[in-house]
Amino acid sequence: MPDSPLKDFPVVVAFPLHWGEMDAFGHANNTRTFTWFETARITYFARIGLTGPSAAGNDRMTGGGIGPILAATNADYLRPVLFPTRLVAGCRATRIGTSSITLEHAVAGEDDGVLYTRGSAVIVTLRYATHEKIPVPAEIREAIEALEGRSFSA
Ligand SMILES: CC(C)(COP(=O)(O)OP(=O)(O)OC[C@H]1O[C@@H](n2cnc3c(N)ncnc32)[C@H](O)[C@@H]1OP(=O)(O)O)[C@@H](O)C(=O)NCCC(=O)NCCSC(=O)c1cc(O)c2ccccc2c1O
Repeated sequence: MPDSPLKDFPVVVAFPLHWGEMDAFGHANNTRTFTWFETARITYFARIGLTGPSAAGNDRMTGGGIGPILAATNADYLRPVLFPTRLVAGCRATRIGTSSITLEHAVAGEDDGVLYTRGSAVIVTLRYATHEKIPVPAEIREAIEALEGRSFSA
């Protein structure tokens, strides 16, 4: 939808609210939000080619066992999510630091554009073999800038 709160997010994933995601109070349980954020975030990282070094992905851009690791995440719950509905989860980068990438997350109704949840996450680029943080590789910065359609200051 054109006026969706997620219209400026380069990665948006759609999915239904599952019956089993509601808790005893009849709304989606807060913990589900972090899985929805994660689904959008993993999709974003697949798009920029930083999915390794786990067995789930290919370390195809950076080589050398470099991968992302989640340092922080948070959520603001704006409205309760009620069954039945279809949702969209968005992810975009807001900052590229020295060894970190800050992401914005949002979850909205797919059909009505209601914004349910906002949040953020900080991902650190890590050499997994030694658990050392490393500067965000240049090719990852370039991939983010290409996906976002803008440059990020250092
Ligand atoms: C994460 C750590 C490796 C950080 O190590 P260290 O403490 O040495 O780092 P610094 O303190 O120097 O910070 C480096 C860098 O990050 C920024 N930062 C760190 N913490 C925060 C924070 N709380 N808030 C904001 N920013 C933070 C800091 O400002 C620095 O930025 P620069 O740009 O200036 O360099 C270490 O702490 C660690 O190993 N922690 C444990 C991590 C962990 O176990 N996470 C949970 C498992 S990982 C995971 O679940 C996961 C989920 C996903 O959905 C992913 C999706 C996509 C990719 C990866 C995912 C993922 O790993």
